[in-house]
Amino acid sequence: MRLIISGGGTGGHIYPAVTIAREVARLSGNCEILFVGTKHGLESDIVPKEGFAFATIEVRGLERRLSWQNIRTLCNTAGSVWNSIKIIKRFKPDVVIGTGGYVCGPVLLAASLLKVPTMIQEQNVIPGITNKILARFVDKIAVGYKEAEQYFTRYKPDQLIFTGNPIRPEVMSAGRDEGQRALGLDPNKLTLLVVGGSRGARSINNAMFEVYKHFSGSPHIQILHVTGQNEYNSIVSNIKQAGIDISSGGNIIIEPYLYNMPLALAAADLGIFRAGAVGLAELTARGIPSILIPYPYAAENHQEFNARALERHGAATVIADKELTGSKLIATIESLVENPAILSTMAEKSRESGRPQAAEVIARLALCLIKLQSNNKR
Ligand SMILES: CC(=O)N[C@H]1[C@@H](OP(=O)(O)OP(=O)(O)OC[C@H]2O[C@@H](n3ccc(=O)[nH]c3=O)[C@H](O)[C@@H]2O)O[C@H](CO)[C@@H](O)[C@@H]1O
Repeated sequence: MRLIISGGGTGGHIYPAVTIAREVARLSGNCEILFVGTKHGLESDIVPKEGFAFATIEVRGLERRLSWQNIRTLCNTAGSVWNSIKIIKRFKPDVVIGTGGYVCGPVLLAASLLKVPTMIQEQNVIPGITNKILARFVDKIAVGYKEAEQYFTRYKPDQLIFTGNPIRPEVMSAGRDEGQRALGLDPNKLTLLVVGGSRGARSINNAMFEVYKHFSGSPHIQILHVTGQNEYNSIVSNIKQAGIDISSGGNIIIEPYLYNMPLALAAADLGIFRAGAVGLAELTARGIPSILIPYPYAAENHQEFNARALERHGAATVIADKELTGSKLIATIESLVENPAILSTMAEKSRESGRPQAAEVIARLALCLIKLQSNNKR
């Protein structure tokens, strides 16, 4: 069988696409996959590393207001739908799946015009604008949160399904010892994994400076902080200037990006995260308790809604970005690590919220769509 998968911009759209594609390939036994993204998004870095054939189209995102720029973007979109049609006619997919990001718009629209079965996967509590528009055209909508259903108002019966968000199988299979070894972590210390989403988070990075100072040399706690590519060099140089020890063998490890995130998750005891939907799906699948600092400028503040859903379930504690300071973060970390009973209840609640089977459910839906199409053709 042949699958086109599209999703782009950030890791939160790309990894679900990679995961679903792999799962469709595993279940079907024989699957040729083409990933369609843009040259500018993070996908142009991640997708070739993941070993997929990669095609690009030129497309820009819409602003959330009426503007000349939007009219120009819509004209360009017509060109990208045409280019997507050409890609689809050449590749002849049996199904086309989109996981969000504006690149999916023209690709899924083109597939729908060509009557190829289509599915979108929405990761967040509040759906992105591309998925909201595409919902009118596609055959299936798989949502990561039950709460997201209310935002798709014009769907047909059987079109909308709550599946949870797909996570890479390695997130579940990675072992704690293996993770600790791979990342140079001490098995006798509690590990804080700090991740500001796939691009890093400036306010978390800033607050972490106090946190390093506070926990530097701690015999009980170690920190693995992923800063994002852009700020890594300046953070490392500030840390060195402040005399904080980040040499190997110390208790603070700083990385710009982790290509082996599943191993880091396997070793983590507490996550300090933004509230990107996929990061949260990974934390909960592993039953990791978390301190969440939602990115306040995410479209329609969707990270706040993602975070609050976990907080309501008792799996996370939320700090508003505007209230985030080093001392607030230190106090919150200490309130948890010094109370193992609270931490372990949060871990249990986190695991309860996880849906590690989501990728398989979504892949099976895609295979059903193909079957339905071939039955209809007979
Ligand atoms: C700023 C913004 O709008 N971010 C959105 C983006 O999140 P964004 O991509 O920042 O974050 P997510 O947490 O959803 O996903 C990140 C993915 O990248 C992986 N990863 C991250 C860092 C790293 O060093 N290595 C690594 O592998 C994570 O394991 C995860 O698989 O898409 C998500 C899903 O639609 C949304 O919920 C987020 O709101």
